[in-house]
Amino acid sequence: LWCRNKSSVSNIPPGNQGLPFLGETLQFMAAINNTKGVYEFVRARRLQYGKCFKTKLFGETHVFISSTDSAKVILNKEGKFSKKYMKSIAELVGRDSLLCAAHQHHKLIRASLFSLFSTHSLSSFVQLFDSLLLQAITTWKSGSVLVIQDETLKVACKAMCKMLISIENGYELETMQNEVARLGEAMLAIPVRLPWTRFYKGLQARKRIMDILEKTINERRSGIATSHVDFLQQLLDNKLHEDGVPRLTDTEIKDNILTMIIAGQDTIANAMTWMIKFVDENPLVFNTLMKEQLEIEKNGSRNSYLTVEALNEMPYASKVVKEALRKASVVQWLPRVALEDCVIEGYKIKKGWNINIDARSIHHDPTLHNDPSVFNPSRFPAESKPYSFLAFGMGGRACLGKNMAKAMMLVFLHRFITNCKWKVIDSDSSIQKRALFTKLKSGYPVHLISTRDVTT
Ligand code: HEM
Repeated sequence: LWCRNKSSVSNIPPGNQGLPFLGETLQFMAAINNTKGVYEFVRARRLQYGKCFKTKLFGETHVFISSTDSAKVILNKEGKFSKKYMKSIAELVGRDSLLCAAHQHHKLIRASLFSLFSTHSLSSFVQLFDSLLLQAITTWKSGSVLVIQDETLKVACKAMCKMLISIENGYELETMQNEVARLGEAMLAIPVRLPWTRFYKGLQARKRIMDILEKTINERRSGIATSHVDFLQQLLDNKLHEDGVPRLTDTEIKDNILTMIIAGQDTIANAMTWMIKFVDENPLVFNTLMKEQLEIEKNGSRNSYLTVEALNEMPYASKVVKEALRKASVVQWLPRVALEDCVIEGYKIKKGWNINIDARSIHHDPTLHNDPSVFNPSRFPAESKPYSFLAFGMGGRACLGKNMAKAMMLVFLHRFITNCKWKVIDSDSSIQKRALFTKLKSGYPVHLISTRDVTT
């Protein structure tokens, strides 16, 4: 009886409530540990029940919604739908992270962080990322095997750590990357604090990162480390405070630097890896892209770093980036919680229920995108219906780093296809188990046939 679909009687969303208390947690955990990826859990129920269905995970009710009209309402009514992550994620990123902060608190933190993502910092960041990528390319040897996921993660980690806290030392960078990886692995773990659990190891990694950040802050305050131009220093100087934006506490600063380190690494590395896979599998796209990118090179990128202006001269590459983000849907759903009883898609939703906007399903909806399984960058801008592209979310909680992310993807695309010739070793599309973001299990290894000398 527990498992029966009760939608017809009470007009609540259809779905399987599963076992008492556990609900469908076991099925969800099985999907997390499967190479089809955790989204398979959602996809199967979306097919069975339609655009709005209900399930029970970790003792809580979760509703998944894949309609653009509902997405618009939910993502814009922050007073009615607040952001909410699973307990494990919330504990790992910290209570003061803007990812988890409730409405008013979130507004204050976002106001402080927003200024860090100015046009000026985007320009400096593009140059920084380009220089780090070119450095990396000089170490890639013809004839060797390159795992795209690993290489993009290393460069993204370097770029983020330099921009946020000016870490440049190789050992410190590696430590940070390893700790962030451990933390990432714990994100979808059952929140049990026993020493051998993934969750516990993630918490330990968080503690070590917090210690590094605390030490850095203390050194700067005591004058041991000076003259840094990075996000951390801007938050410590807090010029915004003079304009009436409240000063962030040290805990808020630490939680949010950590949040940005996490937010800007795996997501971007995964997105770049999928992008290269899609481009590689579509020779027509590759040829059109190459033509455009060789023009950019002719205009000077061979001997100088890329600029935001140069990136703006890449209309086709920009569509490739957008299409890769749509098709890969690295962040698969956007989690919210209903702050009051309401009606969505004609169904009663109770206060306290988790509402997940199913971005992946929206990105693959044939009524919004023609032949959604086809990688077709030219579908844009014609297929830009409102709320049909949610790779970075929308509204007051949309991704703060989206311009940075798009710029990194363009820089990577340009340098990779103009400097390297490669042959794919493993084109398998299986998904990495236990990954929070959609990630290729193989990491996408390629055999480098040749790399050009880079002269900038
Ligand atoms: C391809 C790469 C990226 C993707 C796909 C991505 C996607 C997203 C998504 C879907 C959200 C949540 C939106 C919501 O729940 O409504 C988000 C939030 C966020 N992202 Fe990104 N992101 C990427 C890269 C970055 C980068 C490079 C940064 C820079 C540090 C960044 C910083 C953030 C922050 C700070 C938030 C929280 C915003 C808030 O809650 O106000 N992201 N991102």
